[in-house]
Formats: sequence, structure tokens, C-alpha cells
Amino acid sequence: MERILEKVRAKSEIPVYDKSVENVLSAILTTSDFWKIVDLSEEPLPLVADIIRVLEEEGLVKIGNGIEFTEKGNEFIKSYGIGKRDDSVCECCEGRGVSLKNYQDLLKKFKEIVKNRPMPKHEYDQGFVTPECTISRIALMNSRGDLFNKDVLVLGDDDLTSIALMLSNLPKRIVVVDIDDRLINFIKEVAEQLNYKNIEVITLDLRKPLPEKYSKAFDTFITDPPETVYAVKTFIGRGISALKGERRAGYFGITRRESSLDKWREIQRTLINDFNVVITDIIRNFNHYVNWGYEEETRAWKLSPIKKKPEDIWYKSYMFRIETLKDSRGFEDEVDVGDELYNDAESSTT
Ligand SMILES: NCCCCN(CCCN)CCCN
Repeated sequence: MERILEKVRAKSEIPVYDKSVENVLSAILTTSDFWKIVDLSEEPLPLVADIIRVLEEEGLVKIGNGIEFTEKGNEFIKSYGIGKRDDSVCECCEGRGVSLKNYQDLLKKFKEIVKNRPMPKHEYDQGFVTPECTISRIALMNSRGDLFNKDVLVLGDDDLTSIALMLSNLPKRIVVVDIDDRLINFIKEVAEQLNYKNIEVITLDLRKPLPEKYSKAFDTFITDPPETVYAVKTFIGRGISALKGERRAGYFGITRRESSLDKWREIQRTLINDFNVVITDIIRNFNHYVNWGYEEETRAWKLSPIKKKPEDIWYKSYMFRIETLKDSRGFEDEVDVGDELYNDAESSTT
């Protein structure tokens, strides 16, 4: 194992641990599909690709139509006592912990309205979640008392959460900001169709601070940022600066596909130390992203040992919920980064 770790460290700037290799080995025992191995291992995609390369160099796996153990590989995992990874996700709620029993009508209407939604744009790292997931977000936020008669801010909305919010008739007011005019126009059209008045839809680049009128104006925000430390600081920091005061809520997705646990610790330090908020929930794989179509253009494709597009959903993120308390603060400075907003050593689908 030591040899494997040394060789991976020589290739990757992402921290690698015994557990990182163990996670990948367990995943290969369960599936030969690269994308599913990344999903099950919960290690960042670039690190999984490097580990698989080293396993191949060591003659432990062979890479054909899939990734499989050689005889030598089977000996190796036996000697290390590596077991299969059994995910055991609840079939009823897909692991989200919210029931859609009371939201079936909302789900049906939402699916109907978003039939001809704008498709994901690589330029903005877009990738929308399934309708079941979008409606589960409404159920989750409503279950915490964060929607009924509340002022809600949506920072970036390729998931069209704002449309589900309009259909739910729960918020007092909705403000949606996005950089992509296609989404802005689509959401505006739907608001027209629904004759929904209490919504503002504006084009904004979140590298700039929010307009003054949105400072301390909301009870709840939701966002799903790219996962560089810059992007997390900017998107979530803007959201917190928009909250009215104490005991308001923020929701956002953080993935393991593009963030190592070392980066998770940085993100959690930013939340606790810089923003001085409290983390109330972290729900594993709450967000399931529909494959976005531009896979071949991404670094993930270049790194993948097998050039085959993913068939099933493999990219997921954990849903974080935070609340503000006394002395919580957001982030209101201008961020003048370009590409670094979307890319770092661990990202690969941006
Ligand atoms: N590049 C394709 C996947 C992007 C997912 N990211 C943006 C999602 C917007 N709905 C962020 C995922 C977790 N923060």
C-alpha cells in the first residue's frame, strides 16, 4: 500500500490517504464503471483517476471496457481485507430524508413547466438537478419553517428552484439572480404565465457585491456554487450578507466529486470562523445532477481511463443548511478572479 501511496502522491497534488485508496478499491469491487467508482468512492475525480492509473501500473487492475481486478489484484485486496461498498440508500426518499407525499401535485406541475428548459452551459459550470430533487428542496426548506410567508433569495438558478418556489405559493417574495440571460428570460416567462407578481429576476455576476437593496432583506437563501474556495466564499458569503439578521437560513450543495475532505475542512472553517454561522444539517447526496451533456469538453473526460459517457446519475452533492446567530457576517467585497472562480486542482467538471 505504501508504494501505491508514494506513486499517487508523485502524480497528484490532492491529499491522498490509505482510506482514499481503500475507498477506490471497494468501489472497484462493486462496479467496473468509472463514473460509478467515483460516485461510490466519494473521492475527488482527479484523485480516483490517478489511483486507478497507479493500480494499473502495479498490475492490480486492467482497464478494458471497464475497470477490473487482475488475479494479482484479487490477491492484494484479500491480503488487505478490502470489502465491497454497499451504499444502502433508502429507496423511498433516495436518501434525502424528506417525503414528497404532500408535494406530488407540485412535482407534476414543475415537470410540465420545465420541459423546454435551457440546457446546461459549460461556460457557467451549469448542471441541473432532477425534478424530484428540486421539489425535495422545497419540502426540506418548508419543513424548517424557512419558506411560508418568507422573503427568499435564489443565487444562481439553473436548477429552476425559483419556479418550484412560485408554484408552491409558499414564499412572500422571491428574488432570483443569475449570470445567464437564457435562465433569466425563461424564469420571467414562467412568472408571466403563472401571473406570479412577487418575484424579481435579475442578471448579476456574483463576483460583484449584491445591490444595496438586497442587503439584510431576506429570511432564506439557496445557492449551488462551483466548488473553489473563491466560489464558496463568494456565493455563500453574498447569501449570508443578504439575510435580515439572526436565525435566518441558508442552503447550498457541496460535493465530494470536486472537493476533498481537506477542502471540506477549509469550507467548514470559512463557515464557522469567517461567517460565524452554525451548520444545522449536512444531508449526504441530497442533490442528484442530470448528466449535463458537455462531458467531453471537461477535464473529467480527459482524466477518465475509459472514454464512455456516464449512463446513470453519478454526480451528487450534500445539502448544507446553515443558520445565522449573533455576530454572523457575510462577504461583501468585489472578487476579481476569472477562471479561478470555477477551477482548482480538485475540480474537473467545470
Ligand atoms: N459542471 C457540472 C456540475 C456542476 C455542479 N455545480 C453547479 C450546479 C448548479 N446547479 C455545483 C455542484 C455542487 N455545488
